[in-house]
Parts: sequence; C-alpha cells; structure tokens
Amino acid sequence: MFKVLICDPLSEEGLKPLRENPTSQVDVLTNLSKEELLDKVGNYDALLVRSQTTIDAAVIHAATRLKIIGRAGVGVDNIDLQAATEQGILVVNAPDGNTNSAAEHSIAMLMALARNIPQAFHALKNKQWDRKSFIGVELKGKTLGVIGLGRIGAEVAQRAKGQRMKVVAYDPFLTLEKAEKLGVTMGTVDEVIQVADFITVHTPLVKETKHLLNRAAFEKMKPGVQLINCARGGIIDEDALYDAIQSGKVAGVALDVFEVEPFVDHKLLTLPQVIATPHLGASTVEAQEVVAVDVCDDVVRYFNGQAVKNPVNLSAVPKDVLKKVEPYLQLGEKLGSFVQDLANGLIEEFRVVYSGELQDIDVSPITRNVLKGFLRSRLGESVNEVNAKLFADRLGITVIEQKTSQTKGFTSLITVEVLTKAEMRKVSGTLLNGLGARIVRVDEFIVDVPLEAHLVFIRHKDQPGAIGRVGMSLAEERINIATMQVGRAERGGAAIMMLTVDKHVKAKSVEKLKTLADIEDVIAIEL
Ligand SMILES: NC(=O)c1ccc[n+]([C@@H]2O[C@H](COP(=O)([O-])OP(=O)(O)OC[C@H]3O[C@@H](n4cnc5c(N)ncnc54)[C@H](O)[C@@H]3O)[C@@H](O)[C@H]2O)c1
Ligand SMILES: O=C(O)CC[C@@H](O)C(=O)O
Repeated sequence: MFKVLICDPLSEEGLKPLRENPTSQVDVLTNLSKEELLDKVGNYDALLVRSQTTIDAAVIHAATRLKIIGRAGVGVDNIDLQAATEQGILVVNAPDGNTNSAAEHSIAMLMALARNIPQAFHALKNKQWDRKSFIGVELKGKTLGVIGLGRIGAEVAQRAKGQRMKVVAYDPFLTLEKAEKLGVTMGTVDEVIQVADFITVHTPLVKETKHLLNRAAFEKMKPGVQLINCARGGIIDEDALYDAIQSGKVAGVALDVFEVEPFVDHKLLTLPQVIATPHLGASTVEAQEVVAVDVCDDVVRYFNGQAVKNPVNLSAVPKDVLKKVEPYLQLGEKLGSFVQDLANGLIEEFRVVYSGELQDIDVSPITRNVLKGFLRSRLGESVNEVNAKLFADRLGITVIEQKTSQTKGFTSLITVEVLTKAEMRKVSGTLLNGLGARIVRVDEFIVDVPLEAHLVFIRHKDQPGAIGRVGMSLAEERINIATMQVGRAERGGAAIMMLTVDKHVKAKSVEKLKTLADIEDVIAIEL
C-alpha cells in the first residue's frame, strides 16, 4: 500500500488511475499551511501538486518516506529539484496536457490586449459608455516576437499566423529544421525584440531566463510595444516593466503569471495598460483532466515497478528502448554491488562497457542501476537510480559508459571496470537464455556463476588440496556450498574459486579461510 498526498486541487476525473488502484490510499488536503505540510508530509510515499504548493528543501527533508513527486502541469519551478534528487525522490510532470489551453489563453490575452476588452468591460460595469478611450490595434500585418518556441510557443506561433501576423522567434535550443517546419523566422533575442509589435514569452523560468526582459531589453524595443507573459513570473522584470509602462515605451501588457504568487495587491495592476488573470493558463476542464491523469498514471507505474513516462530529474527513455533494457536492470545493479566488494581503495574511474544487443541502444538506465548497486554497498540504502550519479559526482568518481562490438560470443555483455589507486577490478555479466543472469568473467578469469545472494570469491595458488581445505573450513562453520567454479590463469599459477553458498559468510569465517595454505584473498559477496 502506498500513500498519496494531494496538496493542490486536481481534477477528480483525473484522479481515477489512483483511486481505482487497490494498492494506493489517496488523501486530498488542499490549503495546508507550510507548518501543516511539514508535519504531514513524512507520512506519504507520493506527493501531487500543481503550481500553488512550494516543495522546497525543508518539505523534502521532512518527507522521509517520499519516493515520488508528481507535478500536474509543466513548470517545476515550485519544486526544489536538487533537494529531491539528492534525497533520491523521483519528480514527474505532465508536460503535454495543458499545452493547448496555455496557447489558447495566450492568444486570448493577445486579442484582449490589442482591443482593450477587459478595460472596456470594466468601464461598462461602472456604467460608462466610453468608445473613444478604447481604440485598439489590428493584429493583421503586425509582428509577433515569440521567445521560447517549445510546445506552447510553437502553438502560439501557429495561431498568430492564422491571425495573419508575421512571427519572429528566439529559442537558442531549437533546431533549424523545426523552425523551418513551423515557418517561423528565427533571430537573436535582440533581433526579435527590436522588430516586434507584440512580444510573448514561453520559456521556463531558469537562471538564463530570469529577467530576460529587463531595463536594457525594454530600451531596444519599439515604442508602443505590447507584451504577454503566460509562462512564468520573473521572465519579465516587473520593476523595469512598471517604469517602461509609465514612460510610455510599453503600451500594454497582459500577464497571467507574476514574480510572487498569489497576491492581493500588485503595483502593476494599478496601471490601466495592464490586464491580468490569476495564473489561469492551464485552467480548463480538459487540461486539468489530462494533467491529473498523466501524473497519477506515472505514480501508479512507479509503484508497479514500471518506467515512468515523464521523469523530470532522470532522462526519459522511449518505451521501445525501455523494453529492451528492463531485463538488464537487475543484472546491472548486482554487477555494481559485486565489483564494489572486489575493489579496494579510492575509486578513480568507473567504467561500464556494453556490447552485443546493448550496443546500439540508450543504456543509461542500466548504468544508473550499476552505479546504484555499487554505491549502495558503500553509502547505504539512500542511494537509488535517481541520485546515484549525483553521489558519484560528489565522490569525484568519473563514470564512463562505453560501447564495443566485442561480444566474446555472448548475445549481450555488461562489463563493469573499477579503477582505484591500488588496482583495476572487473566483472562481466550476461543474461543467458533460460538460465537467467550469470557472472561470466571476474578480472582475467572466465567463470559461469549464477547471481545468487551469497557468494565467496577466493584467489589462491593452483595447488593440490586448496579446494578441499576451503570445503572443510566452510563445513566446520556449517556453511553449505551450492555451486563451485574454479579457474586458473596457468597450471600452478594464480587461480580463483567462485562459490555460491546457502548463507551469509561472516567476517570471522572469511578470516579463517584466509589463514589456509595457498589461499591469498577471500571476499564474501552479498548481492
Ligand atoms: N500560465 C500557465 O498556466 C502555464 C501553463 C502551462 C505552461 N506554462 C509555462 O509555459 C512555459 C512554456 O511551457 P512549454 O510546455 O512550452 O515548455 P517547453 O519546454 O516545451 O518550451 C520551452 C522552450 O523554451 C526554450 N528556452 C529555454 N531556455 C531559453 C532561453 N534562455 N531563451 C529562449 N528560449 C529558451 C526551450 O528551448 C523550449 O523550446 C513554461 O514556463 C511553463 O511552466 C504556464
Ligand atoms: O497548476 C496550474 O494550474 C498552472 C500550471 C502551469 O503553470 C504549468 O506550468 O503547467
């Protein structure tokens, strides 16, 4: 049973995937104060929010059993992603569900702005039949500058072309191919704001976009320019905007989002040139249903052990690729755990080499699992696939993912190599048809060992009696050997034994084995 806390109002229809799931318990507690949230969040495995609730580091630290945060919408700027990732909490969002609604809202704002509709309506409500104060401008033939040509920006651009506007856009991450497909002229941010009669922003709020439209930018704009922000408060510098309106440089502004939300009083709303809505871009029946379904679906998938569709703090992997890598996830984790038990000393480099059928696909989920297995043995259960790479970075471990065509006769092969100051250790594993996961190589020795829970790895001299002495010693400890593999580099030289045993081999038994003649090293491995 997993417990889900829903902190912001979500569409009841959209909650069906969770409500109908027999293993989930859903508590809807909207309007919690920060203190109440801090107090309650520790009881939940999943947390669902829209944009109102701020999930900062304090909330994340209090969320001791939280595994997943679902953001029913696009922007995740109300979630401390760094803190979530560090704590191994997966964050998912619903990036597609409200695109159309937000684009329609942006166009509604553009038209309302051009024709002073809210101001005229307000005057009428105040019993003023005033026609001359509200003369607008046509959109046809005007230039719309779109900053951020992603999902919503692209939809807005298409619709603006329907209004017979010219569209110029700035998006440093857009491929020329996509821009051409959209039939939009691309330019630098300066080129766009210098020629635009209307400017609409559709970027996320990140370091690079914070106050992207600032005092310096306003100076470059055409006199009488009009602006729309249905993306995020803070992309436009509100103080600079206020002054630019007062000076007459900016003729009108439509805002759906603000630097601080919610608010009751805002100095921009004292200006007649400003029209606004209280963050309504995604507020349609349709969008709310889809975003709720999408995040709830991902939460259910997560607790069913399936890959989520919209991860934010993990790279997304297409479904067909995931199907291919899924069988290798556990093998990867066990190989990571195995090599950790082998390797001594400070880790310098961690290399995972893939071959065979894994050579041509995105294997990043497997690498994350290998790292998780490796670091868990060192750092404990708090390491998972979400934060493993972060922990590796912090420890100064260089993680290298490599592909090779050398399959050594296997359909697929994963080799984990760990380079420490003292040595290089490596282990290879594969999935054998019908036989499951096997270790097929340890250092330079070829073996064929099932990935059982309790393993013993022994380095010894290839001398008569060594194997017997090990068997006797373990028998004295009442440890039953299930399988044994031996291998040697050359007759009478270095050799290994790989044992699978029926119970954990304690440190004192390991020490006893080390005292036997011809035994050089003994490592008990728990997978
Ligand atoms: N008002 C609302 O209710 C509402 C609803 C939905 C989305 N949004 C917001 O709208 C924005 C856009 O959402 P989306 O779904 O289109 O996102 P998206 O990720 O599809 O598009 C964002 C685009 O911005 C571009 N971009 C990133 N950094 C940039 C920069 N420095 N300069 C210019 N472009 C840059 C990206 O390349 C991308 O193409 C987000 O901020 C989102 O939170 C608001
Ligand atoms: O929760 C909302 O209604 C706002 C959503 C919107 O800002 C988003 O980024 O998806």
